[in-house]
This record gives sequence, C-alpha cells and structure tokens, in this order.
Amino acid sequence: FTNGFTAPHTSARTFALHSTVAPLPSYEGQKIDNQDPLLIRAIKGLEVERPPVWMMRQAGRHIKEYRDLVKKYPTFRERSEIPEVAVEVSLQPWRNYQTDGCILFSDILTPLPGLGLDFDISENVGPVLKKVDTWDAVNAMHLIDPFATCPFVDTALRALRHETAGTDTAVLGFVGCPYTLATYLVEGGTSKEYLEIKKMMNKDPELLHTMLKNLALSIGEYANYQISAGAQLIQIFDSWAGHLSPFDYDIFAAPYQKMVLDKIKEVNPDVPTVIYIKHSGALLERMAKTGVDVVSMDWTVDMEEGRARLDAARASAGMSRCGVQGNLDPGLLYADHSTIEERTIDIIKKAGRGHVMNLGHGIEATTPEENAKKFVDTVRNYRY
Ligand SMILES: Cc1c2[nH]c(c1CCC(=O)O)Cc1[nH]c(c(CCC(=O)O)c1C)Cc1[nH]c(c(CCC(=O)O)c1C)Cc1[nH]c(c(C)c1CCC(=O)O)C2
Repeated sequence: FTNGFTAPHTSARTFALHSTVAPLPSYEGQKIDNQDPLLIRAIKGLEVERPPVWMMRQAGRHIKEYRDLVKKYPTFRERSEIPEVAVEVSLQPWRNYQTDGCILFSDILTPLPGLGLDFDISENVGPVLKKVDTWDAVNAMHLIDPFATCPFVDTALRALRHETAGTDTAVLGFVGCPYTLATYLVEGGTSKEYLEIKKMMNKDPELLHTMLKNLALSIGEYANYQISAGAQLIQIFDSWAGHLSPFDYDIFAAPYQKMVLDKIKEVNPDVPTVIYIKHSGALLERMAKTGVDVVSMDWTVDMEEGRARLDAARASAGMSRCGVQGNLDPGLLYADHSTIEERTIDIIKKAGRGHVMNLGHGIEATTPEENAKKFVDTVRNYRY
C-alpha cells in the first residue's frame, strides 16, 4: 500500500439515465443556507422542542415509488450511481414522512471500486465480491481518489442540500467501518457466521490488519469527501462487529473505527459523528470511549439503562456526555398505531435530551408505509 499512489480505475462504470427521472437542474451560483438544522442542534446540545427523527434504511424497498423505479433501473449500482436516481430515492421518504434527516441513497460498499475492489449487489443474494484473502490481493488495494471514482456521490449530496434548503432538514452521509467492510471482502459477500474472517484472525492476523488499515485510510478520506459535498453528519456503520467477542473487537474493530473517526475529526471537528453496531449491548461502553458524538443503540438494550451506561463510561474517561440514537424495534412497525405511538414515546422519555429518534436497525422491506408515517408523526408531534 503506497501512500498517495492511485492505480488506474479499472472498475469505474457508467450508467444511463432514462426519461422516467428528470435530469438535475444546474445549481450553479445558488446559495444554500448554512444554519444548523434540528438534528444537528439536538446533537450539539442546544435547546430543541422535540427529538429529531429519521429511519435507518428509510430510502428503499418499503416504499412503493422505489419499487416502481426498480423496474426502470434494475440494478442497485444504477440506482445509487446515477445521481438523478439516487437523489430521487433519497428524497422519497423525506417527502412522504418529513423526516428530519435525509440520508444519501448509497451503500457501505459504494467506495470499494475506488480502492480497486469491484462489487455487485444481486437482488436476491445481496452483495457479491471477489474474495480478498491473499497478500497479493491486499497489496493491490490502493488509496481512494473519491473525486475520480465516486463523482456521483458529490453531485447527489450537493443536489440534496439544495432540495432540502430552508427546511430544517439535515443531509446525512455514511460509511462502513473497516471490520464490517472486511467481512464482505474476506467472505466474498454476506455471511451468517463470519467463519472465513475469523479463521484469518488466527491464521494470518497481519494480513487482516493490513487490509483493515488500507480500508480505514480510504474510508476516512471518503467520509471527508462526503462532508465537503454537503453531508452535515456522518454515521459510521460497523454493523457486524457485534458478532465478535469483546477480546477480538478490541483488536480488529475498535482501533479502525477510531482511525476513521479521528480522520473525520482532524479535518471536520464540528461535523457530528454517529456509530451504529447491531447487537451492541455488550459494547456500549467501548462505543462511548471512541469519542464519537452519538451512540446508536439497537432494540435489545433498554434506552434508560443504555443511556446510564454511556454516561458513566464517558464520565469515567473524563469525556463529555454523548448523544443517543434509536432504538425502536423495526418489528414494532407492524403493530397497530396506538402501540407504535406508546412505545415510541416510552423511548423518547427514557432517552431524555440529546436524542435522535430512530429504529434499532434498518426498516424492514415489508413495513407498511402508513406505519412508518405513524412512527415519524408521533415524534414530530411530541413536545419535551
Ligand atoms: C442488502 C445489502 C446491501 N448492502 C448491504 C446489505 C446488507 C445485508 C447483507 O449483508 O446481505 C451491506 C450494508 N449496507 C448498509 C449496511 C449498514 C447498515 C445495516 O446494518 O443495515 C450494511 C451492512 C448501509 C446501507 N445500504 C443502503 C443504505 C441506504 C440509505 C438508507 O436509506 O438508509 C444504507 C445506509 C441501501 C441498500 N444497500 C443494498 C440495497 C439492496 C439497498 C437498497 C435499500 C434497501 O432496500 O435496503 C445492498
């Protein structure tokens, strides 16, 4: 891995825009307002009248307009890499529910071609990648040049800032953390038990550490690229790190989360960061100690207990209190409206101030849209 060296971008792809989605207007010369929106004010500890709300994986399959668009743009790579389509999909849940965050429609794997690693998303199987499990493959990874390999991310984020200007909405960027990305590279796709990467931890830990470091350098760079394009917050996803023992987590996940967070803070000290890990109940104290601004909890932790544990961990490390995000079970969005309301309000009360309301993981594909709307409306109508 040679610093600053960028190999030819062999895997760049281009996709065509059909007439079903309008081309983006020119935003040249237009100003966007720079006031902090509600979501950012809440995280920064300013006085707000209610918690902000958005839903992980809010853009996508559960929305009918999205499923209609899939017929015209059948691959995930097209939908996320044609800026017009990515912008339209990002705006669908924001328009329908008036969420306080508008997240870019993209994937944690999107930057990988910029490191020399191609991928596909099969509609049935999920992510499919060429395995990276040898020194040759790891040494062939190179530092990302985001402007050269992900120009569509820049265009889409700038467009989202303009589309949401003047509305108190935050445009959200995100990245995958090195460990979770490495699970896809080593396993060649999605996994249930992550046995290939666990074998590598014992057989050739240096190989894995080199891969994780290569990923961390590029992902930090890519996060800052999103911020320069207009992302007002970065959520880092280490979704599968909760499958590690705390012993291995401290060796293979935490140090690389920290590298990404430090890189963001070094360049963009004022941009809030959020960390999400699925099944993170045993890891809350460790997450708090990364110095992240907000810890997103899944639904297996009681919000009040989780909040107290995070506060204690930060205080014992001499750090300021962090914010919390979450943590309604996505399965509760199949309940009747009064249950959705009750359980949502229960979480808001337990979390207190400095809370971003969200689900405990991504919204399920079969969730009825009116139930997602009920969840968002409940939060929008709440007053502290
Ligand atoms: C299915 C899948 C993909 N990519 C991935 C999967 C996960 C499951 C697996 O391992 O099989 C990998 C992935 N992608 C994302 C994460 C982190 C969040 C999480 O834990 O779910 C993970 C682990 C973020 C994302 N992936 C996506 C977003 C979009 C932005 C949003 O709406 O939040 C994010 C943050 C979008 C995405 N990404 C993908 C699709 C088909 C879509 C469309 C939207 C949907 O229907 O879910 C492909």
